[in-house]
Amino acid sequence: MRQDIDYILIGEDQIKQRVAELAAEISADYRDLGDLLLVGVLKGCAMFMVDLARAIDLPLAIDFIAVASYGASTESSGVVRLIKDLDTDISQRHVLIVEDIIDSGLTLAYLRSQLLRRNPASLRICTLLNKPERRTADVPVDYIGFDIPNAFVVGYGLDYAERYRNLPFIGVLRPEVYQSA
Ligand SMILES: O=P(O)(O)OC[C@H]1O[C@H](OP(=O)(O)OP(=O)(O)O)[C@H](O)[C@@H]1O
Ligand code: HPA
Ligand SMILES: [Mg+2]
Repeated sequence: MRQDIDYILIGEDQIKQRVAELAAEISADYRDLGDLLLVGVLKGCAMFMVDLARAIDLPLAIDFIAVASYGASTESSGVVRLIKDLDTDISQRHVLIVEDIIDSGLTLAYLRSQLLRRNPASLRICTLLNKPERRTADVPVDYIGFDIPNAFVVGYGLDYAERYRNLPFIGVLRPEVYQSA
């Protein structure tokens, strides 16, 4: 698996430190609201969601929604499919969407418009990674872990064709891996 990685972009310790900083910022911002619902976007959010939730020093609830648009490709299909909806009624709740990466922005633009129709008290977005160069859909992002260059990354939840999610770091995938697929 590691031989498919060109280089490590963000190491394990750097991720840990940034997650702790984001959690501190979120804890301070939501302290007086007394109600926080983290909505993780499966499957990429998995590692980030559990680490972030454990580091937030507030009572909170968690729920998950699943969408997919990449499949076995490094380019968005442009069609975002809802695979699993929330279990929670989010009306009048303070909702924070937790994503692993914002690339084209299509996934979050879709989710944001869907969730806003359900009248949350507030809706913010937290992403570990942001690839600003590739944005085609404009979405407001409230918390960003790292801005990254335009390269296809895997690890810490992020996949290529469902693999590499369990790497403990964020790495750039060797182009041969997806060019020969
Ligand atoms: O900004 P975008 O271009 O829409 O890309 C970002 C989305 O793409 C990935 O999900 P994917 O569809 O691969 O599903 P997964 O989380 O199950 O891997 C990633 O986890 C984000 O949800
Ligand atoms: O760079 C990426 N890596 C993995 N999944 C993704 N989904 C959008 N961009 C990416
Ligand atoms: Mg994916």
